[in-house]
Amino acid sequence: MTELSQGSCEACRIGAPTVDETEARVLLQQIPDWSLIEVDGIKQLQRQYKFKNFVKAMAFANQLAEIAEAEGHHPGILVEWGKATVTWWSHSIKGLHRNDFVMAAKTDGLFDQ
Ligand SMILES: C[C@H](O)[C@H](O)[C@H]1CNC2=NC(N)=NC(=O)C2=N1
Repeated sequence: MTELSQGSCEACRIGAPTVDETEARVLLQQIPDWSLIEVDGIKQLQRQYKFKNFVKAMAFANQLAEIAEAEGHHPGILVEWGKATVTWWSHSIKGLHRNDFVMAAKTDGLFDQ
């Protein structure tokens, strides 16, 4: 488990600081399977996880939903046959907060269980 996954997710608030490009690159080194993408001008973290079938992908999504509810921070999740694509960004600040990197690391932790 990486150092990032040990962090706790502070509630997202309008005005919280976004992570700049330099910091993002440093944090990404701790979650190397994630990509930095931009959708409609909003930077986001994305990773696709592979599963043996649809039911296993759906179960992963449901477990991630429980973590998201507990943290009060929610991802985009696209479940397809054999895969789940997870996207983290902070809606409130239309970009990436350090919390998104924490949540990405926690998502990796869930997958690696
Ligand atoms: C009121 C509620 O806590 C907020 O709307 C939370 C819910 N979950 C959230 N999740 C994410 N990813 N970004 C947010 O800004 C966000 N805000």
